[in-house]
Amino acid sequence: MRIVADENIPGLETWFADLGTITRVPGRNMTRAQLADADILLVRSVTRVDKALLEGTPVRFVGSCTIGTDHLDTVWLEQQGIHWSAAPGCNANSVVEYVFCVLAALDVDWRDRSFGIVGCGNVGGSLQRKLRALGVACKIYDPWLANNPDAAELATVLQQDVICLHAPLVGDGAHPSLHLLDDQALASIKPGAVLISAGRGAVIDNAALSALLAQARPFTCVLDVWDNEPDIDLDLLSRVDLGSPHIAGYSHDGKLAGTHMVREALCRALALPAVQVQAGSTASPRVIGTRETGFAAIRALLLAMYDPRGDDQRLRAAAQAAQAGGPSMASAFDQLRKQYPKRLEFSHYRLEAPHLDASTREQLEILGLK
Ligand SMILES: NC(=O)C1=CN([C@@H]2O[C@H](COP(=O)(O)OP(=O)(O)OC[C@H]3O[C@@H](n4cnc5c(N)ncnc54)[C@H](O)[C@@H]3O)[C@@H](O)[C@H]2O)C=CC1
Ligand SMILES: O=C(O)C(=O)[C@H](O)COP(=O)(O)O
Repeated sequence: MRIVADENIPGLETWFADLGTITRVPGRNMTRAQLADADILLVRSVTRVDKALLEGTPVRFVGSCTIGTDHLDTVWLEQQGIHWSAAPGCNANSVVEYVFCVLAALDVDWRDRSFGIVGCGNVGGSLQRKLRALGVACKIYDPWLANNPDAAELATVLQQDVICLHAPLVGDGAHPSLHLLDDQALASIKPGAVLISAGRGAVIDNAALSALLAQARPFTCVLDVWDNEPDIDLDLLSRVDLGSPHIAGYSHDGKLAGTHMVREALCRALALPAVQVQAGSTASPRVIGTRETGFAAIRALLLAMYDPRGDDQRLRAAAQAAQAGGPSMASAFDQLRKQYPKRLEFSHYRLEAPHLDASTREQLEILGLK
């Protein structure tokens, strides 16, 4: 088989080399000509897969090594009989860890805050379960999960202390999420709250957000995802408290799981034998410790595993360089993602801090650190 794949998909050799030849191309600018002989197309979120890209090509399977599917015209693919799959949940844990590390970086003790979660699937649901296990109050807005015990109206969710956006980008249908947080919704967020957006950028009206933040600093604002990526609004970046180049799901584990899941989906779709290679690192755990106690210990440990302020600094440095006539923001945004440092999930670490009390240990365990 001839496989054309986004060059930024890790693990291609491991999971696809046995199936045929692999041609790696930049995902952002993929062309129909590059697919003239392709049987299999493997993408990430930056490739729009639709009639314009695929019509007249022999592609019979499209795999996206991502959770999100808003870049795939799935209706058209199904009409053409082209199999497709994404990788549901592959990097959900990475996003949840990102949320807790953001709060640690902001020195927000989540144990005495209430949470609002918009979109309660693999990411939001996992966050909700961890918060519940930690005894933290939570309200969720998800129109497809009205029976969830924490279900509430969007207006109620936006009144919580920490608001986490994990809805997919949906443009139409009964519950579109495009600009779900418009100027009125944004204005309703209470002073002192923290807003974390890690689903898709356009779930927030970015122009309305920028205008609101320009007038005042009503709440702490953290954006991992942006409208019009990779050419993001530099004024908006200058106004948020933490910004990153769409990397919440970029743990090493999450990325590899995405590739592995697509290989499994391909086997099912084309009735190929299941692959034997398993995802996940076999490296020995990294030992971490702290001399702190209580929340200070939790905070120090989380930031030792992943500190989102590094991503923020790199993004702001790229914006400054772009404004000074250096590489454009769009190319810098993509470069930061391409060269993203290897980030391991908490489960790769082993805690050595015998002085910690049982309650602190239990909280760390709930967060995923053994
Ligand atoms: N920043 C990043 O690096 C990453 C971002 N994502 C984004 O996060 C999204 C969510 O991921 P998962 O939880 O794994 O997806 P999922 O498909 O498991 O869950 C999405 C949930 O959102 C709900 N939903 C749909 N429309 C909604 C609306 N209008 N308002 C509120 N909720 C709505 C659905 O009912 C579902 O329960 C993905 O679609 C993707 O766009 C995912 C991974 C990484
Ligand atoms: O899985 C998703 O959905 C995401 O948002 C990914 O983290 C996006 O990564 P890329 O596909 O844009 O590399």
